[in-house]
Amino acid sequence: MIKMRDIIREGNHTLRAEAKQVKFPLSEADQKLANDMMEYLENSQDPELAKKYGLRAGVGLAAPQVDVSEQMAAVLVPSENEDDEPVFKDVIINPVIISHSVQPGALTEGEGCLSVDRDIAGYVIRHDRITLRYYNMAGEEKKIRLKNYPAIVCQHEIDHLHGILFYDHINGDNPFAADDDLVLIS
Ligand SMILES: O=CN(O)C[C@@H](CC1CCCC1)C(=O)N1NCCC[C@H]1C(=O)Nc1ccccn1
Ligand code: NI
Repeated sequence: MIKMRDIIREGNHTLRAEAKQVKFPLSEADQKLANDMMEYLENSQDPELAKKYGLRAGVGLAAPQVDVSEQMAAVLVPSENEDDEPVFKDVIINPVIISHSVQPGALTEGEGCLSVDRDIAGYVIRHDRITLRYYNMAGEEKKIRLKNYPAIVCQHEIDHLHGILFYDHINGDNPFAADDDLVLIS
């Protein structure tokens, strides 16, 4: 199972590298990696398991964060009501944002990252809505539209595949600068 010690932190060059496209059919190693990353998210969102294994709860995990420079990320966005199905759950492979809203969106609380051991305040300016094309573990092409929180999460993960970290999107002069059409997502 993936533990915090397996997650690389700032300073490791893999975090700033352009990850390679994944070939299909998935190798045994890539299948294991995809399953292990999703398992991490599930474990980390279970308070007892998170405590038992010392896991930081996460809604996404990209392969470069476990030092594998490939275009693959697990996403598990839970619903508000824990009894319901997750809002979005899949392993996104070779993802591409094929269109997006002009309107920007940002999490009201800012963002963090399991690979960044410090708090960096400010609005992380992203697209409020995206159309995402990706391949799932079976190699099936998916084309989905996401908005608000799930859209933000997927953009955070896709950034990791291109060596981009959340704070790259924070306005250096005024971290909380917001033009009037910025959608603040809580
Ligand atoms: O690349 C992937 N990462 O770095 C894990 C990040 C991804 C999210 C950050 C902002 C958008 C995507 C992550 O999940 N977090 N960031 C650091 C600590 C908090 C944690 C988090 O938001 N946890 C959470 C939220 C809701 C429900 C359950 N858990
Ligand atoms: Ni991250």
